[in-house]
Amino acid sequence: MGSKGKQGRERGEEGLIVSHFGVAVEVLFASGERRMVKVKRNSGHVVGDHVTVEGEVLARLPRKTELSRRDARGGIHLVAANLDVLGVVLAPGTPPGFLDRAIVASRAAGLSPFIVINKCDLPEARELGEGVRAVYGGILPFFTLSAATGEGIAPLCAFLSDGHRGAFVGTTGVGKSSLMNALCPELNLKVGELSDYNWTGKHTTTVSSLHALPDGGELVDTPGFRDFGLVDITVPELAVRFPGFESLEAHHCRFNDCRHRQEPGCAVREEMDAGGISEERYRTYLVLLAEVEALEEEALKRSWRSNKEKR
Ligand SMILES: Nc1nc2c(ncn2[C@@H]2O[C@H](COP(=O)(O)OP(=O)(O)OP(=O)(O)O)[C@@H](O)[C@H]2O)c(=O)[nH]1
Ligand SMILES: [Zn+2]
Repeated sequence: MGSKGKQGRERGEEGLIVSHFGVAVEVLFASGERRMVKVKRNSGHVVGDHVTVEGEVLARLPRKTELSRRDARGGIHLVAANLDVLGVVLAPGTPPGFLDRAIVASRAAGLSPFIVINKCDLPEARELGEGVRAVYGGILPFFTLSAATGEGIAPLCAFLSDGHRGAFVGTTGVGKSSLMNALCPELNLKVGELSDYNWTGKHTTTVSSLHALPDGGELVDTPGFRDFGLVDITVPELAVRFPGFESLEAHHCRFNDCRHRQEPGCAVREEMDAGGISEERYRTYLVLLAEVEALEEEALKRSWRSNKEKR
């Protein structure tokens, strides 16, 4: 990215958007200086964007990654740019299938996922952790911890301090705010009061922000993201990025769009017969595949209907 700046095409001082307030962003410059710059409400700038600033004019530099979420009406919103890792947070009660979906969505967005089992001060969480570790422990970075007691936080700090910029996803109540608080003490998020906070109509001031961690690394806190989660995954993404299919170096199936069911020359089925992919993982894949197919079909029908209405 530095080389782009040298082309002289972009003038102004280079900085990083560290907070977004809807109508203004806070930019952090290399000098350490921070400055507020006004933006239009839907200017498309997000936290994590590298920009050049000349007076009140912001120019965005190319993004490495984009993380998006889907709102209650199905609209897609960009949440943050240039993250390299995404922590999928689980606790007792997380619905089955969430972890696989989150991993696939994260990989599809170019972010390396890692797993956090929170609430390990509770026996149910330790049990959950053992089960998850047995399947995913060899595939992804894995942390069992308690945001409440601080147990197990240090290894996660060490991981993030290795130059990573990340965010957390997880269903409501798994402890994402608690975890953010445990990792960046400056933050002081209102744990358990967030839906209240939105409900009272303060949502227009919702701020997303990027925090430097005391030991290194950065975390993005995006209140909206907590409630809604990732965008839907697609069948091709699932077929390539399903956790457990890593032993397939590239896509070696005979058909490019192989869904790994009964297609001839399917590398996934061959790998399963050879013992490289467990039958359990494969069965889980088939269940998720059927779900994603059904969702895609529904979406297709909806768009046909709305096209008909328009005509
Ligand atoms: N026992 C235990 N409870 C925890 C832990 N971490 C969080 N909690 C509790 O779990 C509840 C939810 O925590 P939050 O941090 O608000 O969870 P969240 O994922 O941010 O929730 P949303 O904002 O609704 O998405 C709170 O009552 C916390 O006190 C933990 O490590 N152990
Ligand atoms: Zn296949």
